[in-house]
Amino acid sequence: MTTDLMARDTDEPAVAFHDAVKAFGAVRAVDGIDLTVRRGETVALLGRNGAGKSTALALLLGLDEPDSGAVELFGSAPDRAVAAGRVGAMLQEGRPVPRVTVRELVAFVARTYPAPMPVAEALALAGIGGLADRRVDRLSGGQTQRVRFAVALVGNPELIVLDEPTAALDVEARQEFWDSMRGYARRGNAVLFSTHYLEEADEYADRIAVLDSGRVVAAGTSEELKRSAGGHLVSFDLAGGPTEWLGLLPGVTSYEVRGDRARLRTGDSDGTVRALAGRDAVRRLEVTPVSLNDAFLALTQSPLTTLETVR
Ligand SMILES: Nc1ncnc2c1ncn2[C@@H]1O[C@H](COP(=O)(O)OP(=O)(O)OP(=O)(O)O)[C@@H](O)[C@H]1O
Repeated sequence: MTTDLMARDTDEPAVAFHDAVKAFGAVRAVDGIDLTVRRGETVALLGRNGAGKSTALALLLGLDEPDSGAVELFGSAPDRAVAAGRVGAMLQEGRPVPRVTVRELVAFVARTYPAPMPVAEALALAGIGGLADRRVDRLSGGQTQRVRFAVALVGNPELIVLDEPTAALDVEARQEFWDSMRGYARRGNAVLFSTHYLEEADEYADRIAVLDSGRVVAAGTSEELKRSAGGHLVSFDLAGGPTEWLGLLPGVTSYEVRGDRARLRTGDSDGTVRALAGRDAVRRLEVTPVSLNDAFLALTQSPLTTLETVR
């Protein structure tokens, strides 16, 4: 107990993965992850289906053990931090318990924690104060998700871990959910959430870790990710000309040709445009900053053809 209290005063990060590996047979679901989440920080784990997000979160919560490397919460083993009530989690599974009310369910969970917050406060933070007397098995998907959020919050954790918390929510419910989450983060708590949604990572995380095939392929603010994926897209009409030279232009890191339109990803848009002008290849020229979507696609080695989705 004394050690736990002391740990609260140190600068240990909330979450630390040290070269963590977890394989299922031949699949290295988590393949050497190094990642830190500081106290008070909100971090998104962004990746496609099967990137390893859920496995990483399972290691983090002590639900599974790494084959090698280590995962620490507040400087100690995950199960210790979980048992001390310092971590709240909202995972993908979980059906509502039949018949009990929202208040009864959250109060029940509160009693399992050493220092819970008042039930009314957890309900208010999760934005469901008005649903306290409703049965949990008679709520909409969005309301159920918020009940699960209240359950994760009521232990008054310093870190909350959310595995795709807004999957299956409509746009409005998603917005409301994140407003609640921000209220919790503003109290100085750490949040780690996984998501497929670039916009969500961009809007709600202080930092984003992009996961691909079990590895963190990039981590930083959304601005840093955009920069690291090559600053701009330059597009123009080829007018039937050849294409071999496109990849040789200054700054160009990749390109694609669709129909008669060439799209170049470049880290030096001025240099690229000057070179194009020198070749008189500026028909319908457009220069746009790389979106987070482009950055994500570049980082996860998606085929260049998917650049077509870019506006
Ligand atoms: N218990 C398991 N047994 C075998 N393979 C597993 C197991 N759990 C995960 N995997 C495999 O590990 C890889 C990573 O899965 P994981 O669920 O961590 O990805 P994810 O990024 O969370 O995906 P999603 O976004 O679809 O939830 C996948 O190839 C998956 O099939």
